[in-house]
Amino acid sequence: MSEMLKGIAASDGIAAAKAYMLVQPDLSFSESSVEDTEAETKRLDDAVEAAKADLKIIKEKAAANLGADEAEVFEAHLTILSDPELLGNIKDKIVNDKVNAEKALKDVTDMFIAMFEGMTDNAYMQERAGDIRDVAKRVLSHLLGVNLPNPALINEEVVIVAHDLTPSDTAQLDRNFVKGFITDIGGRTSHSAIMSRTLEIPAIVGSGNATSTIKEGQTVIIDGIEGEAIIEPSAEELKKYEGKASDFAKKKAEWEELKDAKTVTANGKQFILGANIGTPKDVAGANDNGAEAVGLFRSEFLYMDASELPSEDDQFEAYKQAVEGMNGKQVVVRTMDIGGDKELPYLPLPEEMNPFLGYRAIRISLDKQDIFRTQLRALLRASNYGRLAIMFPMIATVKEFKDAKAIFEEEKAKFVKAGKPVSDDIEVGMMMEIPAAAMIADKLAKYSDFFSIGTNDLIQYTMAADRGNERVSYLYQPYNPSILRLIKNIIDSSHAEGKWTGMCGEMAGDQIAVPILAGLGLDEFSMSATSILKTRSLMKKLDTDKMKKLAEKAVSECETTEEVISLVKEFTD
Ligand SMILES: C=C(OP(=O)(O)O)C(=O)O
Ligand SMILES: [Mg+2]
Repeated sequence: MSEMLKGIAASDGIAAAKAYMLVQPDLSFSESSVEDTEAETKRLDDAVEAAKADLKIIKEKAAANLGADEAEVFEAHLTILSDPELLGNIKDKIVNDKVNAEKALKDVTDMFIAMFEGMTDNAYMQERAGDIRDVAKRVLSHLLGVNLPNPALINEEVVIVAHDLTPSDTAQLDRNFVKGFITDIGGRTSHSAIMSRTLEIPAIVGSGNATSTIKEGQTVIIDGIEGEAIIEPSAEELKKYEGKASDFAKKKAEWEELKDAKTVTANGKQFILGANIGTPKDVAGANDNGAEAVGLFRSEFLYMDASELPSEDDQFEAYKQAVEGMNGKQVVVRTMDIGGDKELPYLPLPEEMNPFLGYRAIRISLDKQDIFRTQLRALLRASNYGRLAIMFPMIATVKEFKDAKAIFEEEKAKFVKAGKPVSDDIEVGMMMEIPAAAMIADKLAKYSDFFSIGTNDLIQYTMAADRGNERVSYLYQPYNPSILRLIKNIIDSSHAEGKWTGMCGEMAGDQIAVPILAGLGLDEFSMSATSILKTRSLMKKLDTDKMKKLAEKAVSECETTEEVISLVKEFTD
């Protein structure tokens, strides 16, 4: 009998494959004394060799899929496994204390980890502690004969089942083998869900209990359109979903025809549809999906993909590649938005009760100005290679915007003074993702060249409902009149000052929201690249005069989300 699991639809598409459990195995062991220390030393050597063999494969895969930089960490792990001091210490312990290899490995590696972690003024050595921990875990798994899951080692088609996936786990998924994924926790706008859309991997998040329900090797269908997973489907169910997958492929082929078309409504009004990207590598996907701009370059992914703060040169190369790749179309780079669910291992931030309400984004940039200024200099240099715009994340007050803009102007003035080339038409705008800012949009519009509405955060802060928590996902309501009123205020305020407003939150590609947003006069819609063509196709059918009436009614008359949804259906059917 098949079984169905329901979750939140995170990325369109249908997939069926064997389950690959990306869950940490139990690595507990008991300490024992050994008589035959020679045999125990040999067990250790065998486990070390097996761990090295894993790492060599992972390193090659990482180099091929992600690039040489990302592969370096595994080279470091291999070096640790060949370190005579470390291995010598473990073996001495086996021989002298007559303990099993597991215990000797743990004692010795714990000692090295504590020593490196104690070097609080040396970030490099502190990171090595993490490497030793990883390596010890891998050797221990071989000693215990259990499998350590590693997405890089997957060499057949699978559906990944995990409690949660971090953005960096998601970045490592190889699309050739990973056909879909399902997680226990998370919401539609958590960053792993956003990345699944960029990678075009059908996904379900927030299913509650996928890891305890699904077993390794079971066949699982992922319906990323409805947010449903079928475990061990019958032949009939498989056939039904094959049909659904082929209908989806047909629709995609129809949308494909709009790739080079402009975005024009039925009554001839034009809009800009942009793509959200995380790295310059995503520019190819943006162009393939007919993006007319990059409305959001989440620059923090450059920081998250590195093992230390990226240098000015490294950042310059990345921004230059993005603006050049977009061939004169605008690229809006958002300055570093670390914090919330995006962490930097090499920039430890204090533990906070409420990280989403804490020290993050522009708050860090204004505090640690050396990091901010390095980023701004890289952006100023890249401005010479295309149409670059900059925006600041998480602006709450006029003062924050003015302070950030002043730092930008200072850095720019230094370029001009030194005779270094820099574009003189860089637009400097801000994310609108904090309700306080949305309420004083009229004031902010005097200073900001444009607004980009970050609904992923704006909704969570307005409704006081964590964007990544499936238990409160019923409150995460993009069409709630409260949200629509804030959006209207933002758009109207920008237009009153002759400025433009875009939206780079996931709501911009939401097919129910698009008619309302078009009616509210949103100028630019920026979304996961894979949503662009279906949105262009939808826009072709809309009449903005009619959508204006829809928007007015939704904002002023509707009381609930459900009423707004019915109204949209009534106006678009
Ligand atoms: C686009 C947004 O930024 P992020 O999802 O990176 O927080 C947003 O908050 O809507
Ligand atoms: Mg945000």
